[in-house]
Amino acid sequence: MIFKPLVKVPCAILERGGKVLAAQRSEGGSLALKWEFPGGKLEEGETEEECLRRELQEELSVEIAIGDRLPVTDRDDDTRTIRLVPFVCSLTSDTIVLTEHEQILWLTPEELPYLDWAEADRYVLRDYFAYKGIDMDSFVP
Ligand SMILES: Nc1nc2c([nH]c(=O)n2[C@@H]2O[C@H](COP(=O)(O)OP(=O)(O)OP(=O)(O)O)[C@@H](O)[C@H]2O)c(=O)[nH]1
Repeated sequence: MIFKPLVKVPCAILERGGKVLAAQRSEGGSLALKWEFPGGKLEEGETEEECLRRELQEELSVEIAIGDRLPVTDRDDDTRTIRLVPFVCSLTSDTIVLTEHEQILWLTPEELPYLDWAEADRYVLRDYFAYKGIDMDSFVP
């Protein structure tokens, strides 16, 4: 059994007017051009909520209200286990300014599964649909 360091990554499922924000990773880095929920790695001494507020400020220049915490999803790569910690959130500021992502889209829940998501996010999506009481199998081919 090999133990890898656990990296917690709080991420935001941002809701607005029945839509959800999806963010496309930039071309250069890891998981290039895959879609994800904005967020990032927890730093030493931070709570999950503090991390999420910091990351959303850094990546989208927004303030958020943080709601329910959904189940975590773990993904192993060669050197570490990434633990996605999703929170359902809303915006409390108006203007979004992208600093890291290629683009963002506001999509209805039904549209979300058609993006090319980072692998672990498929599980986050499934948990989000369960949370919303939406039957994903009724519309995903
Ligand atoms: N923010 C975010 N990260 C995700 C999601 N899904 C997923 O696998 N990740 C992974 O979780 C890590 C988050 O790290 P980060 O956002 O601070 O950024 P990074 O690109 O500098 O990370 P890396 O270069 O170490 O991979 C990345 O490895 C990213 O690929 C997601 O939905 N949101």
